[in-house]
Amino acid sequence: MGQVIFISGIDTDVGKTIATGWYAKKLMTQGHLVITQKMIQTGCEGIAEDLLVHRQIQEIPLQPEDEQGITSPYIFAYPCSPHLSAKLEQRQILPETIEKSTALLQQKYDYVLLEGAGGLLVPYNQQQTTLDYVQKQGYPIILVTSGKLGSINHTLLSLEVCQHRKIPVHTVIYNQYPKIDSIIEQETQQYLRQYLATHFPTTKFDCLDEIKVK
Ligand SMILES: Nc1ncnc2c1ncn2[C@@H]1O[C@H](COP(=O)(O)OP(=O)(O)OP(=O)(O)O)[C@@H](O)[C@H]1O
Ligand SMILES: C[C@H](N)[C@H](N)CCCCCC(=O)O
Ligand SMILES: [Mg+2]
Repeated sequence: MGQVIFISGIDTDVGKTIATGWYAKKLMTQGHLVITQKMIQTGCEGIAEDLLVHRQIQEIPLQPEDEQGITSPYIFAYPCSPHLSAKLEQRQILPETIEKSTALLQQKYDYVLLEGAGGLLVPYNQQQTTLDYVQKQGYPIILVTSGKLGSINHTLLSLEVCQHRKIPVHTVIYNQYPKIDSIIEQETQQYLRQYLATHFPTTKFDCLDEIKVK
């Protein structure tokens, strides 16, 4: 039975998709069978756009599970929070549908990297958030952060809520793209390393450079 790792971030647009593809490739080079999955994709039609990027970085073609929709159980047209994009289409997001698709992938792969939409507390209906789902499934989290001004606060808030919910933080991936202010970026990385060493001693820290996606 493959291990699921949930890929979240301190916000939307922080680099989860790039980090998911990169981490999948890293596991593949270690000899593991890896697939990525998008929990809920908003803002596109057909195959989930994040999956296309994952496959590009993994340097593999679309997989049968992509064509069958198993790796992206929910796709909505309007680029917004999943709870709203579902409402706009008069559809409901059922957690068991996501659960079943991930379970199918776990039968075949050593790792399933499941990318969320936006940050940890993004809702998928009026009552439940992404983190409720992750907590219920018992998945460890890889948290993607960046050196952008404001990231320290968002990162510590995300870590705090994971600790409070007893959700294991597997790795923090520090996305070094885009490079805007090296003074802030260097200090942010240093501060987060030290914070994790003190408060999350078993959590790994990884740096992600710019990846050229065609
Ligand atoms: N390390 C990187 N190298 C190259 N481009 C990057 C990198 N990190 C982020 N980007 C670019 O920044 C934008 C946002 O990144 P990405 O799509 O991975 O964010 P996200 O957190 O997955 O967003 P969403 O919440 O919509 O899933 C994309 O255009 C992506 O190509
Ligand atoms: C459309 C975008 N690319 C993301 N996939 C969805 C981000 C939802 C964010 C919701 C919020 O935090 O306000
Ligand atoms: Mg993404």
